[in-house]
Amino acid sequence: MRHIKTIDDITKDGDVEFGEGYDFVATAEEADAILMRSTDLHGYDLPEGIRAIARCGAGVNNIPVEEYARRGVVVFNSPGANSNAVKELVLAMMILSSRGVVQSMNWVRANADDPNILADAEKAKKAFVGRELKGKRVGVVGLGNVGSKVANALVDLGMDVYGYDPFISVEHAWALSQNVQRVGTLEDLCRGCDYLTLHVPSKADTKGMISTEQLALLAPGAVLINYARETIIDEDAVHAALESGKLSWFAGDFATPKTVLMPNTYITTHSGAGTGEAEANCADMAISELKDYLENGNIANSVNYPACNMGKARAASRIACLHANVPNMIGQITAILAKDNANVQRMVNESAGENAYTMFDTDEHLDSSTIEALKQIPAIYRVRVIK
Ligand SMILES: NC(=O)C1=CN([C@@H]2O[C@H](COP(=O)(O)OP(=O)(O)OC[C@H]3O[C@@H](n4cnc5c(N)ncnc54)[C@H](O)[C@@H]3O)[C@@H](O)[C@H]2O)C=CC1
Ligand SMILES: O=C(O)C(=O)COP(=O)(O)O
Repeated sequence: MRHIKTIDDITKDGDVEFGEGYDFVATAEEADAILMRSTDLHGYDLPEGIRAIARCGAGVNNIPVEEYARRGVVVFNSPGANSNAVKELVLAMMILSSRGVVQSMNWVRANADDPNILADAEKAKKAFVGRELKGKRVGVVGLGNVGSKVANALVDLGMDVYGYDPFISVEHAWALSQNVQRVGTLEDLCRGCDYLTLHVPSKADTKGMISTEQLALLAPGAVLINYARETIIDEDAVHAALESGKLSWFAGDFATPKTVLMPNTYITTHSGAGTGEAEANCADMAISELKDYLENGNIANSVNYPACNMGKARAASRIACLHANVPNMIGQITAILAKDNANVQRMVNESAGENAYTMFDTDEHLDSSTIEALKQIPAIYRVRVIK
């Protein structure tokens, strides 16, 4: 039996199914793996027994992924699984920020006992006149799973769409409409934009990337949308731009002590991924990643270890070594296997950044002393006897 600890509400109705051979445990100390969403694990006392963590969602800034890699803990996310939900809410926010929809509905509620409301509404409506998205210039920062979908949808709405992403993947470049015009710098993107929407991860080079300088380049009365992370914007600069009228509206998903005090804002409760469909998609992807890792050692969609797939574990034994990406690891591993006279059927070695993964199948079970010797190789973080 393998044990799973869930952190956060994975789905609204609590539906999370791993199937046979798995159960849910109350504490991480009892668990082999963690399934989670947005809880911040920085400073969390992660028990030694945890071998993997799957984040149902895209952003992993809430998890110390490099520290966990050095402890031999593979961290997964579920790329793209909630991106349609975010896209739809971003489109809604762009429309709500452009038309007096909320203000108009509030007027109707406030005047519900007016017996002439139908006629009075006709007089009131001029206060809620807005502008259309069609023909306006929009900049999309980050063209990954969410940004590429947002950009394509905005093309379909007739906008003049520009995109900036120096690290765009081949897959997302292919998925992008040819009507999305790519620009080489953030400043060129911002220049003259009526709308700017942010879809980059929270990391060192995106922290505060939208500040006074970038906001100054936007068209007067521009709308800023941030459904990425609160760290991407310089909140004081956004507040000042709203006060001065440089920004007409700001819509964001992060209710920070500063955003909630800004004028002309719609701030939601980190609800970008808040649909039943997105929750189910994320859970399905994360669960299958965890199961394949726990049962077969295969890695897909990890953010701190390379992808590796050797199919189902069918040989007598399968061993996985999680280690630093340094020279001579295979040499050291095979030297130990040679001493045990172990016949390796198949071996795969993959690396990603500072971390690497070596997995092999052998004809017979290895001696416990051989496993112990593997663990003693200095750059090895963890050895897993999968089978
Ligand atoms: N509000 C919500 O509920 C949700 C928020 N998010 C946030 O949105 C972010 C993006 O999500 P996805 O599109 O699914 O992730 P993704 O990983 O598919 O796309 C991120 C894109 O940003 C680009 N990028 C990275 N650094 C950049 C930089 N300095 N300048 C420009 N582009 C840069 C990457 O090349 C990549 O194409 C997530 O990291 C997360 O923080 C994601 C899903 C739900
Ligand atoms: O996927 C992401 O990055 C998100 O921000 C979604 O967060 P959530 O799982 O809804 O708490």
